[in-house]
Amino acid sequence: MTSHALPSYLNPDDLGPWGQYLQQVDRVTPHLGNLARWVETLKRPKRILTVDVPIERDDGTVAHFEGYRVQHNLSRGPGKGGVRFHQDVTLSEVMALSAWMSVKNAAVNVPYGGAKGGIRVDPSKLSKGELQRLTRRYTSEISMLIGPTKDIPAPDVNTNEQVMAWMMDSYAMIEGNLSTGVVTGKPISLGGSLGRREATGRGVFVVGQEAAQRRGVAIAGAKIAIQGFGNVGGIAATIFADAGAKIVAVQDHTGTVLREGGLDVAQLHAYVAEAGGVKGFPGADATLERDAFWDVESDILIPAALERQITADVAQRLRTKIILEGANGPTTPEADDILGDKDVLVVPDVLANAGGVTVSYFEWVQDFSSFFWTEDEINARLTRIMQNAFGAVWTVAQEKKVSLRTATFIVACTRILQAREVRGLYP
Ligand SMILES: NC(=O)C1=CN([C@@H]2O[C@H](COP(=O)(O)OP(=O)(O)OC[C@H]3O[C@@H](n4cnc5c(N)ncnc54)[C@H](O)[C@@H]3O)[C@@H](O)[C@H]2O)C=CC1
Ligand SMILES: O=C(O)CCC(=O)C(=O)O
Repeated sequence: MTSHALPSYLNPDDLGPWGQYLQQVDRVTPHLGNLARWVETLKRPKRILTVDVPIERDDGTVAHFEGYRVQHNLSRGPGKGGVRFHQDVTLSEVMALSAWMSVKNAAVNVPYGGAKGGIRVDPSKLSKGELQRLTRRYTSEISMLIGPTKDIPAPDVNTNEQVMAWMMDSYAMIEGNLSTGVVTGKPISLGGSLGRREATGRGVFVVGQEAAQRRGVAIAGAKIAIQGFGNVGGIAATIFADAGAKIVAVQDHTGTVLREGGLDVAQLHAYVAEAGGVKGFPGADATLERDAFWDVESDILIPAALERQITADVAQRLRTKIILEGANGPTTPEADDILGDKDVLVVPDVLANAGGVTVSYFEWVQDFSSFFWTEDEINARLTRIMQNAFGAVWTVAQEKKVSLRTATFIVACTRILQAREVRGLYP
């Protein structure tokens, strides 16, 4: 007897990120052969934890925030994936982000399942003390799920090395041991890895080089537009600019700045550190209305902010040759189809932004062995893994005549479901 009745918390008509992920799974299913009988596994997160996170505000009042940790799939190893603090975090979003982690970790073949966490909060409205109390309470509430061999969080939107240090310390207080391996993306002084802060942007650059070479685009002189100037977009901007590309437009949550001849990325970083965003940058030729960002002509577009930015309407308007998805889930399935018809090469999130988790894996390995590598070693290994993953996906895409997204899902879901099958279901 089989039952495919959905658990009550899963909406098959979800119109948010989870629904977007389900459509991506439907596209890979015909390519999974006999493993397709296991595909339902991918459509149901293994574990979902929703937590209430109360904190005492500086003014003495008590505030409550909703937090989540979702472990999507653990067939290939412990859960792994970041923690997001953002006012728009929803369970649908965290479920999708955890599922994309399963696919990403399998695509670059690091020995992890997929997980993700988040709190619905605008951290810019909290003092540093409130942020620390929020992080510590959240860690305590999810402590039964996480651990160095169970589930290992890391930074995502609006979380950073300091937040990871507080998470590690809170967990260590509960466990009574050092526990550096419980989170990655930590400060170097606390078992963090050289190169982790830059790793996602560097990985975007490595796959960007591979894609550009196959599309006959020279990186030197290429026009690049970037949405998001944080950890991923900001570092990618620096590395591409250092390689001779022109960063012609940058958009963040404060505004959009433009310079035909290329923005001075170092000056833009210095300005953002002071001003809190790109709006008002004096080194720009012009500023744009938010929506006009998508009309800027470029050779390479890097969405590096949030999900569902490239909709069907945006895809129709885009004038670019290559999209490197630094963000998770920036392109809807309808937009994917339009971009395919327009022959725009989309390097999907689950491949393009996998550099971060790859160096997180290096950090975890270094913490276990208490033996730390040089930055050159880390960058060389990262580059090799990203190039090999891109090459394998490219070959599948050519053979099966599918998009790079579906090809990445073919490679990754095959690995996940093979592990699921060989483990078996019986006690
Ligand atoms: N940090 C990491 O290692 C990894 C992050 N990612 C993904 O990359 C994306 C960005 O993450 P991070 O750079 O870490 O976050 P971050 O918090 O460092 O930066 C986020 C950036 O997005 C901008 N932004 C926010 N809302 C926006 C909006 N509505 N329009 C335009 N820009 C907006 C912010 O101003 C900021 O510049 C997310 O999708 C994240 O899941 C993916 C892999 C690893
Ligand atoms: O470094 C990690 O463990 C995960 C980073 C992350 O959240 C992501 O790749 O989306």
